[in-house]
Amino acid sequence: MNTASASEATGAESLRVRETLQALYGYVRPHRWTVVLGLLLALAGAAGGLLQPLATKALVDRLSSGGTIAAVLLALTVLVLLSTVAEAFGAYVLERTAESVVLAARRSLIGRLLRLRLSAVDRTQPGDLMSRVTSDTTLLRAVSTQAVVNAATGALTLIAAVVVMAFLDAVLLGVTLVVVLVVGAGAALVMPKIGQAAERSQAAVGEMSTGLERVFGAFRTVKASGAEERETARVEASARRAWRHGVRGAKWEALLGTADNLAVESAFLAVLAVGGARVAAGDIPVSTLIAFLLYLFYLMEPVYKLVEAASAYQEGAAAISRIKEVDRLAAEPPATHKPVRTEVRPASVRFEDVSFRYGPGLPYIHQRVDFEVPGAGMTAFVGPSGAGKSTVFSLIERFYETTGGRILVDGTDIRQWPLSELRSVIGYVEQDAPVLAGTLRENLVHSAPGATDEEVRDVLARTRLDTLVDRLPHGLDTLVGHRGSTLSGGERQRVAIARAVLRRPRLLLLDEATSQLDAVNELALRDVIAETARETTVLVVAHRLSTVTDADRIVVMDAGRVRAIGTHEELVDRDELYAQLAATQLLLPAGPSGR
Ligand SMILES: Nc1ncnc2c1ncn2[C@@H]1O[C@H](COP(=O)(O)OP(=O)(O)OP(=O)(O)O)[C@@H](O)[C@H]1O
Repeated sequence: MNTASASEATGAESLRVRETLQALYGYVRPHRWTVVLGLLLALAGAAGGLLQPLATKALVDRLSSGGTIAAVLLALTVLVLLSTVAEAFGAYVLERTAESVVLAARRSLIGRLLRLRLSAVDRTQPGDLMSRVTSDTTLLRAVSTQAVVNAATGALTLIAAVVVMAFLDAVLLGVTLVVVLVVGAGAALVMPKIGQAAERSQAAVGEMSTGLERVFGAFRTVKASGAEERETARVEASARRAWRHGVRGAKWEALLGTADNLAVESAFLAVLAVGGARVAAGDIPVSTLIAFLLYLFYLMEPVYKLVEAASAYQEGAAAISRIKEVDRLAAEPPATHKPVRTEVRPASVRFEDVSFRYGPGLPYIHQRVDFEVPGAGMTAFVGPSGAGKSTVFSLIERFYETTGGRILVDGTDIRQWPLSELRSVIGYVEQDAPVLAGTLRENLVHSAPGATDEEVRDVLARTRLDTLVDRLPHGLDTLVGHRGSTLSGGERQRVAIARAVLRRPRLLLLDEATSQLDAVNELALRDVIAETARETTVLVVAHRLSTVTDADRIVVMDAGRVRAIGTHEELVDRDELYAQLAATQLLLPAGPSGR
């Protein structure tokens, strides 16, 4: 490594250390007084330990001078008891605080994850994001409290022991310090390797979650493709990588533990040799040597604590860096208040020269898209696949920000709307009509938590879900499985539409929502949508002729541009692409069940 890159690396490293310590302080700050209490209790325990060799020295001195030892023995027993109780209570206080730190980190991560912008989520793996909440946060447990206390008590007791040892015999202290410095140097070399192994191991755990999420996201396809073994091998490879890095970390930790023991034991031999010679020469009494040796063994504890703290810090730093990565992902601002609906009129929508691309360097999906939709009525968007129709909806919902131009809802730029208020006026049915795990009722009232039973019953009848509910073993309280897997495709679509309608939106966005419906249900839903369009602005990405013939206006899109706007009759005559689409694609029902 050349000098420049070495200094760069050191700079990055120290920046990372500062950031990590800042983040760590952020986690510990709300619990600082509890940590201080834990620290004081640990110090009380350590002080008890520190006094024990002195009491032993007094005991030996008394014995050699022929005095009684009962009082010293009693004092020693009380000291042992008190320091044990203080240590045990201190440990409980710290463990409890550690759990609170993990909870706080999880709560903040969960809140953050749900506010992430879609553009950020598009570039990450949900499984990996999940593992940061479930797995990485647990590593904060040790570093946030026990390591802080270990570092503080370790350093303080180390200093206290060194002072007392200096007072006992400076020469023997010199011998000891050489050994302690050797341990320190060895530890400093090994520490980053533990951190590195921990970070790689956590990344592999993230990959494992990503792999599993990928499989369960397309479970039937994986089985139908006979891909179980390949997918198992993929996830197993991540599990093995996590194991490999975990073992590597354990190896360094074990080495550190042994080096630390070995060093103190060699110091013991060195002190015994030098101290023995000094006792023989009459420089120090034998009780001083005994006390010094006891302190030497006592020193093992603070050294061990410092090593433990440093190794917990390395693991914690790896977790903190992964948790902080989530903070760097773009997120939407938190809602400042619950949206209150004062306006009930159907919303108007206007696109003014809107350009958009999903990311820098990616192709433009919208190029100067311009159209106006007055309040109420149904507007259909048609065009070849990939023309940018669904993207219109994503932009209205502000899932993504426009690259140029502006979008107005009710005449106001959507960037001026508080986000939660904007979304509260919109009902949105996605292309694949997702249904969430839970009961049917939970799914229906998901976007309208305040809906009454009466309203739910009404929407069930309108979307023809009432017969399904009657058939289900627990009616509305029947569980629908992961992603609604126990419902049929058409039922899922009807649930998604019912959910959006129940919200009583001022603007309803339907993305090919009827593609899997049979003729009877489609007819019923056409009525629901037509009825909704009387009091709501309905925008629909249409793939069926019936939808476009019902529409008040049709926007024909092609390659990110608006080609033409008009009614079915007007466009059939006027627009070649539309005429072609109407004659081919739109004439055919899009869903397999309708064919
Ligand atoms: N999150 C995304 N990141 C990058 N590109 C995207 C993303 N979503 C969509 N695209 C691209 O944007 C283009 C337009 O997609 P869009 O879903 O708006 O098309 P569409 O007209 O609704 O098509 P279809 O009728 O097939 O649903 C497509 O080429 C697609 O590959």
